[in-house]
Amino acid sequence: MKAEEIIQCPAGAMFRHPEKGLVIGVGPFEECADWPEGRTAFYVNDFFLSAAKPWKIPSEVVVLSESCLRKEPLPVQWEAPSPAAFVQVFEEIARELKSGRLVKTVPAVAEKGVIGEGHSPKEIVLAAASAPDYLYPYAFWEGDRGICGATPEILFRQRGRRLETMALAGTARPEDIEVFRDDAKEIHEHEIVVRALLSRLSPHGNLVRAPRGIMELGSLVHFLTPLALDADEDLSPGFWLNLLHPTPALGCQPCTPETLGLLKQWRERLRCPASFGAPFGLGMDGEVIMLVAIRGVEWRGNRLSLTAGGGIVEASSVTHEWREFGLKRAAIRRVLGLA
Ligand SMILES: C=C(O[C@@H]1C=C(C(=O)O)C=C[C@H]1O)C(=O)O
Repeated sequence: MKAEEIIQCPAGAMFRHPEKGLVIGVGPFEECADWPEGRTAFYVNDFFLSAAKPWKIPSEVVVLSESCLRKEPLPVQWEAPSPAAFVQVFEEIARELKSGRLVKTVPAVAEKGVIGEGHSPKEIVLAAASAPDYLYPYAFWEGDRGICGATPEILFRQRGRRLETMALAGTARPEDIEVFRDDAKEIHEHEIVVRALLSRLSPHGNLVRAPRGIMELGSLVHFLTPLALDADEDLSPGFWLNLLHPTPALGCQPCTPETLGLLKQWRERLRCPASFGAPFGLGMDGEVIMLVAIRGVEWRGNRLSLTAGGGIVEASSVTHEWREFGLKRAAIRRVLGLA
């Protein structure tokens, strides 16, 4: 199979494994509720984990070592998102933060677009597959719907009792890196995520936290803290997923049915699709890598949603956040070759 042929499949999945190469699943898929250990399968769900059978076993698996470049940018007619809707949601969030009911939440704004005549959204899959090495490209499509992106964030990587995860939160432009390093508000935002991971994982084994570092992504930089757990027991990927998702990098702190309900409402008002920030995974050869599905698009027919969000804490400013969301959307357009 040639890279270009991937997108001819009516249903398919793509995951660029950091060591194995580009893993392509050709549909139709058999679906199941639990990780089908021993088979290669993709995990596809929405942010609120509403799929009953999120594991998708492809009829055929192809691993490609070549990268598949698509050189021409895909023409898209974009419709700018509404600043007024964002300002209103931000004010409501600010009230919750001030009252102390909420410490952090992560709204996300979608920009809508229509793909130019004669093009298919599946062309985005080829561009994503050739994203820079520090990103994890992913995609899943069935019929006229699909998702595709290239994320820097993993929810966890698990083999047996060994689990690796990360806190990735706090954002700046590369030209501001020296100030960012000591920015108390960004560090605070980041450490909320680190603390949540520490408290959720430490009851389950020996947990080691690496020092906070910086992940450089070309047009954006983030704080990154890697964590590794040697678990006391053999627990399933489903267990780790329910424990970790959503971390406060994409969800909220505290994370309760009430705060998640508020987040759901805010996301919907900002036209954010349910797939944004969901876990997206690959289970292969006894190992599971679960990504955080951000830095991507969702499509239905020729209509695209391109979504980006960011953490809001009490010290956040509406102008600064609006600009950060815009920078993230621009980074997505660049990586996915969207004009
Ligand atoms: C929400 C997004 O990114 C997440 C939020 C970040 C932040 O608040 O600084 C940084 C990285 C991601 O964990 C996104 O890219 O849309």
